[in-house]
This record gives sequence, structure tokens and C-alpha cells, in this order.
Amino acid sequence: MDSKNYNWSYKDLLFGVKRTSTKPNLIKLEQDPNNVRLRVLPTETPLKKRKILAEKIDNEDVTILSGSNLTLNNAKKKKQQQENQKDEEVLEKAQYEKIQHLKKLNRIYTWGEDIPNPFIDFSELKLPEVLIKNLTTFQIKEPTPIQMQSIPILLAKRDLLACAPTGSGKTLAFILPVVLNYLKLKKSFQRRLFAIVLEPTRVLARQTYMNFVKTCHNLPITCAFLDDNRFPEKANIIISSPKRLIFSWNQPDFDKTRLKSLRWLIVDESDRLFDHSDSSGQNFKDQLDAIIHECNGKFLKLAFFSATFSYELEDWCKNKLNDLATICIGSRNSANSSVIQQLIFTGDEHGKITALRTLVDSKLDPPALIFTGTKERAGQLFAELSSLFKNRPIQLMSSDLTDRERDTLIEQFRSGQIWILICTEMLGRGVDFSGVNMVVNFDLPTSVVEYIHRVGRTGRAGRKGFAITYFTEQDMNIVRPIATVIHQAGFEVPEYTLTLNKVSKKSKKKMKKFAPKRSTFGSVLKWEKIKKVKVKKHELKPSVLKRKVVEKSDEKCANNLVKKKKRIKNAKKAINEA
Ligand SMILES: Nc1ncnc2c1ncn2[C@@H]1O[C@H](COP(=O)(O)OP(=O)(O)OP(=O)(O)O)[C@@H](O)[C@H]1O
Repeated sequence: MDSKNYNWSYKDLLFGVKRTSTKPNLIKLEQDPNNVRLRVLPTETPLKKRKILAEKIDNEDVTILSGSNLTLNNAKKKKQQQENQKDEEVLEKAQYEKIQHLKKLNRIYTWGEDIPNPFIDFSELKLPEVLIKNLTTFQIKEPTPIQMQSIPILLAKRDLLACAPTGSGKTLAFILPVVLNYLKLKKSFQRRLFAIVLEPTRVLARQTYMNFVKTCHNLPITCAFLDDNRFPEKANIIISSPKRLIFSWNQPDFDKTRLKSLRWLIVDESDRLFDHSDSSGQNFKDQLDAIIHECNGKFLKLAFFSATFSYELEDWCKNKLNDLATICIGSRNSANSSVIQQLIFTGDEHGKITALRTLVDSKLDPPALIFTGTKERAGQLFAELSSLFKNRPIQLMSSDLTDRERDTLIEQFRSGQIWILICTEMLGRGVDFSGVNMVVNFDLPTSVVEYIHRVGRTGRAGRKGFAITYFTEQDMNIVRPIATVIHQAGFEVPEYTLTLNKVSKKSKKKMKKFAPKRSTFGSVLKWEKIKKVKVKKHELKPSVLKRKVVEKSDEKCANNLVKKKKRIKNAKKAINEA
């Protein structure tokens, strides 16, 4: 039996490639004329019935061995066994080749011992009816490549490090196995804390929480989003930022024994978490160590997901975890292949405004996200575009807004009420705006990782997207890596950008802390005017400030509010003096 004789047919999916058979794990033996399927009848079957059956089954691949035929001598039996073993080996080989072929087609690369095979169809997971219904409601019919591979690994309860492009469905790739593993628990264990999902920001934690809620609709699972300091009492799955989680554990009424039952710790956007240093100097590695120290249950498993690969994270996982499985979909650190990318030289900052104006006037395909390097520049650009295009719904997302205002803006952008959203790195990662048609990098991102995530806000869930990146004379020392990524994805870039000097380690480090200095553009005064109005609107009276502090019962929040108030006061003073 030669596996090459199999004539599998594959169909292209939104994300990947799938074999068309509805029973993917069964090799169709009938396709090979050399195959013989054996059917053994018990000896007690009457001779008459045996004869009738033999005549009835007019099928070459079925041989009926009657009871009397089973009285083979030992030599014949041995031969038969050898042949059976050979057949099994051939079948195994065919199965192995089929899986390898499927992995190759979907660009699924794995490392680790005994990696479970990817699945092809959700029906193979034997999902409960309710779950199937929930997925279908959200148009989820076929698994994406990361889901094909990560779900079987997590169902096998293995530690995992997974890297897959932006918008490729990583969230569901951990939600589904966590939910399925939970549903498999004995009823007596089902009332306990089962999984914690860590997200780098509140916006992302809320988004992932919403995805859990949608997936678990009508299922006996309680999910909670840790938005204040209280660790939810009855939740089975908690979604939080690491900082907020640690803070909630430090509350006097927190019962640490609850963490003993924890089975899963999922870290999303994991490379950013490893990279990130907050103002207190504490980085995520320390926070994660603290979290793992507390969650030291015997059965705890860890899974890390990200769109960009970090060697630091890989080293950490290899050192700390046993029996780690690693997945990478496509090439490491490359932009999503559904996005058409363009790199445009504009000379200087005024050139950028001219180019953007032409773009908005002619071929802007809303909804669009425009990224700037700092929140000040985002404000200036907002002022500039709002005065140029008075009738277009343009908005500004800024860290000065309250959580609620940010949530509202995101919802309005998702629903199409806002056409152009100007923002900073704050929305660069993880946020799922599945309908975004265009991303404009008004300011060149300072690293390839930043570029990949920003550009990944479009071209999600298999849709096409378009990304334009501007650069000026001032960016000549940092443009090369980004030009290389765009070029490697098969798009044209100005030839000279590929041969410019490499970015030194020192300036890479510096750029992580401070945005590159850029000349101003348009009229700064316009933004100052708008800001003044905004400052008035958001001005925090002492009574409001006090109430907010009490509401949040969070000393740090209070400090931040006081600092914010001081900043606003200084800004007002500066404006008045000017
Ligand atoms: N199997 C599927 N079929 C169709 N759509 C899917 C499937 N899985 C996920 N999606 C959709 O794809 C979109 C992107 O998914 P998700 O946000 O999980 O991407 P991601 O890989 O986490 O991206 P990022 O790295 O940018 O965070 C979502 O809108 C989600 O609903």
C-alpha cells in the first residue's frame, strides 16, 4: 500500500487549508485497490448465512473469512500477523505524511516531544451543542491554523508557547480549550477558580473578557473581568492585567487558598509583557514570578500567546517549564500577509500632512486608524484634520480620557460611527477592530514589533487590509528594519532604505523609553485651543476627585488623579501665559 497513491483534495479556507473529507482521520482504504478490509464472522455463524453474506457483499475490498477459515495453522497465523503489522505501519506512515502535509500547507511549525496532531474540523472536538451554537452565532465555522494546533496541545494539558500573526484568532485558541477542560471537570470541582488570563492593558482584558462571555453563553461557567481591587468571589475564569491581579491579592480580605485550584495561567501578548517596564521600575517578569509563586497548585499549566516572537520569553519558558510545546504559524516577526503595505517618503512633517490630506480626500477607505508617536502629536493631528475635514467623523483616543470614555470611543469606532480614529501605541496591540480597512502610520514606528502590531489592526480574520507608513528625513536612522519587513513581505520600498545604516542597540534602547524628536506640523495653536476646551470639560473638582478616590479605594489611583490635576493646572497656566 503506497501512501502516495492517495488522492487527497484540499480546499482553501478564510485562514488556512483543510482536507475536504468529512471524516479526516479515517484513511479511505477503498481508494487503494490493494487494500483488503477483513471482516471476521464468528464460528457459530451458520454455514448458510455465511454463504448468503458472501454473495450479498459484492465488494472487492471485503473478504469474508468464515469460521472454518480461522483454523489456520501457526505459520499462517504468524504470516497474517506480520502482514497486519505491515499494514498498520503503512497506515501510520500515511497518517504521518498527511499531517505533515497539512501542517506545511497551513505553515504550522512545532517544537517539543510528542506534539498532538492538529485537528481540521470543529466536529472532531465533540463540542457541546451550546458551544457549537455560540461559535456559529459569531460566524466561526472552521478553525484557524493556530487554533488547529494549539487546541489539541492545551487539551492534552501541556505548557505552551505560541506565536501566530495578528488577527489570526489566538484568543479563541486559548478560550476553547480552557472552557472544554473546565467542562470536563467533575461537578464538585466546577465551582472553583480554574483559569486566570493575563492581558497587558485594561482595554485588552475587557475585550478578552467579552470574548469569554460570548463563548460561554448558556454554559455553566462564570467569567469575571478584574476591573477593581476585589478578587471576584465565585468566578471560574478571571481576566486581568498582572498589576491589577497582584493588587487584588494584597487586599486584606483575599483568601489565598482559592488559588490552589487554579489549573491554567494564560499570558496573552506575552512578549510585550516581558518587555514592558512600568514607572515603578517593576517589570512583568517580576510580576509573573510573583503570580506563579502564589499559584503553585500541583496541576497549574501555563500558556503564552503573542503575534511577535521574543527570544527572552522563549528562554524563560525553556528554563521554567517542563515538557514545553512551541508553535509558530508562518514566519516569525512578519506582518500579517492579508495586509497590503506601502512605505512613503514625505520629506518633512509638512509633507506628511499634505500626503495625509490627499489620502483622506481621495482614497481613504474608512474605518481607518491613524497612529502617531506621542499623545501630543495625536492631539495636534486631530486638530489639523478636524479643521480640514469638518464633516468627517474624526476622533482622538488619548490616555487623558477616563476608562469609560475610552470604552465608548472604541465601541463607536467598532460600530462605524467614527470613521477616523487618531491614536497612539495605546491601541497598537491586540485590540480587535475586525472592520478596519486602513492603518496609517503617520509617525514611523520605532521598532519592527511595534510596526507589526500596528499594521495588524487591519487585515483581521482573513479580511484584506491596507497599511501606509510615512517617513521623513528625520527617520533615516530608524527606517531600515521596517523597510526590510515590508520588502520581505513582497511589497516595494524605496531601494536605498534597505541599505541605510542599521539601527544601533543604544538607539533602540533609547527609543523604547523616549519617542524620537520630530518637528511640529500644522498649527500647534489649533490643538492648544481644542485642548483648552477639553481641559475644562474634564477638569476635576476636589469633591469629584475625592469621590473617585473613595470609589476606587486605590491609593495609587488617587495619586495619579492628583498628578493629573497638577498637570492640567500647569497646562492651563502655560496656555494663559502664552
Ligand atoms: N475560526 C475563526 N473563524 C472566523 N473568525 C475567527 C475565528 N477565530 C477568530 N476569529 C475572529 O478573528 C478576529 C481576530 O481574532 P483575535 O482577536 O483572537 O486575533 P489575535 O490573533 O489575537 O490578534 P492580535 O495578535 O492582533 O491580538 C476576531 O474578530 C475573531 O472573532
